[in-house]
Amino acid sequence: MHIVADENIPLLNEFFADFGEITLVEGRSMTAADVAEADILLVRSVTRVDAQLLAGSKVKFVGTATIGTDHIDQDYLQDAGIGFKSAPGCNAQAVVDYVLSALSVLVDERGIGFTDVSVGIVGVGSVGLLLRRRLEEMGVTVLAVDPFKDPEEVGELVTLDEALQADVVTLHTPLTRDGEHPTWHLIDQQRLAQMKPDASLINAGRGAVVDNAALLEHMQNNRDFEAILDVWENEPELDLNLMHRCLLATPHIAGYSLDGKMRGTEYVYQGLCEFFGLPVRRKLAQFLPEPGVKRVNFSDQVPVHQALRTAIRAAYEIRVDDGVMRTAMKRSDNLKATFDHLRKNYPLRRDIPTLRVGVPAKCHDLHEALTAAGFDVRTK
Ligand SMILES: NC(=O)c1ccc[n+]([C@@H]2O[C@H](COP(=O)([O-])OP(=O)(O)OC[C@H]3O[C@@H](n4cnc5c(N)ncnc54)[C@H](O)[C@@H]3O)[C@@H](O)[C@H]2O)c1
Ligand SMILES: O=C(O)[C@H](O)[C@H](O)COP(=O)(O)O
Repeated sequence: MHIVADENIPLLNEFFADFGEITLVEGRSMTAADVAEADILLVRSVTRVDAQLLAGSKVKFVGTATIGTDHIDQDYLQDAGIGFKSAPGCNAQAVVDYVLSALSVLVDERGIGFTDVSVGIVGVGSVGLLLRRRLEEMGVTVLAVDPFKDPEEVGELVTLDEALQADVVTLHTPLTRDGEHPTWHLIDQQRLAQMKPDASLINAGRGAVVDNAALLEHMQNNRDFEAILDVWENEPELDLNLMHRCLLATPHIAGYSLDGKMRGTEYVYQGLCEFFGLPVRRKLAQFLPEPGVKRVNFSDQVPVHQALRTAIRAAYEIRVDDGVMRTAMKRSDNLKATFDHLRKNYPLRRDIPTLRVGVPAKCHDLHEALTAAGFDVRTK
């Protein structure tokens, strides 16, 4: 069989070489000519997969190594009898780590602790629910909203109006344009006006869930309002004025841990095996390397809040990604290419649970707080 794959999918040979020859293609510029002779198409979020790409091709199966599926015309795939698999939850942990790192910066800016803020979570799926569990175990007040979920499964839910009253609102919905509760421009001028004037908005879902022009205008009129954006309306195009006004800005890398990306490949491989009725022979654990940073130790002298933010930032330091993006954009004469270059050349990062943290046996509060945040805590 012939596989055409986005060149940015990791472990392609390790997982898929047994299926046939693999041709690598640049995802964003993939054309119908690239896929015409393919039996299997493997993409990431930057390839629009629809009739225009696939009509007349031999493709029997499409896999996307991503959580998001707004780039896939699933109705077309179904009508055309083409198999499909995405990678639900593959990088949920990485996005949670991103939000925890962002929160650590926000609370530092305000000279307060994690438990002094309330967090509104919009969308309580893989990412939102994991985030909710971590935050609540850390003692943070969560106001969660999800019109499609049952509180018996995801915990107490509030209305969007109520969630928007939180100190920090973080968005984890898919991008949808129709249905009962579409998310396109869910956060618009009116909703921004409902938020506290000194609130913070985090978007690590999809750019167009926020009306970016309205957000910039809102921040120009409310100097204490902060935004942390990983995703941008119309990316890889970017409104530089919006980026400059953001407290933290990153190039759609919230889910880009090595674990998250490789897990995405594994989930698609499993879907492909199922589709062709073949046994699953490969497992991610065969290929994941040892973490670069393996252990952080704390003494009994460190306050819990300080240990938490140190450990979170040892695992993932959002300010580095923010700094790299600002510098690259400042020097760039092609913003779209720079945005994609930053993503393609993203440095190695591991999920929080891969970091072992040593704490003295008598420091029960410290043990509890770090465990709540997801670390592999050991007493020493
Ligand atoms: N920035 C990144 O790198 C990155 C990484 C992973 C995922 N994502 C994005 O984050 C989104 C969420 O990821 P997930 O794994 O949690 O997806 P998910 O499908 O598991 O959960 C999404 C949740 O949003 C809810 N939802 C839908 N419409 C809503 C609305 N109008 N209001 C409130 N809730 C609504 C759904 O009911 C669902 O529970 C993905 O669709 C993807 O687009 C971004
Ligand atoms: O939906 C997802 O899983 C994420 O947004 C993913 O990290 C996007 O990465 P990309 O496919 O653009 O490389």
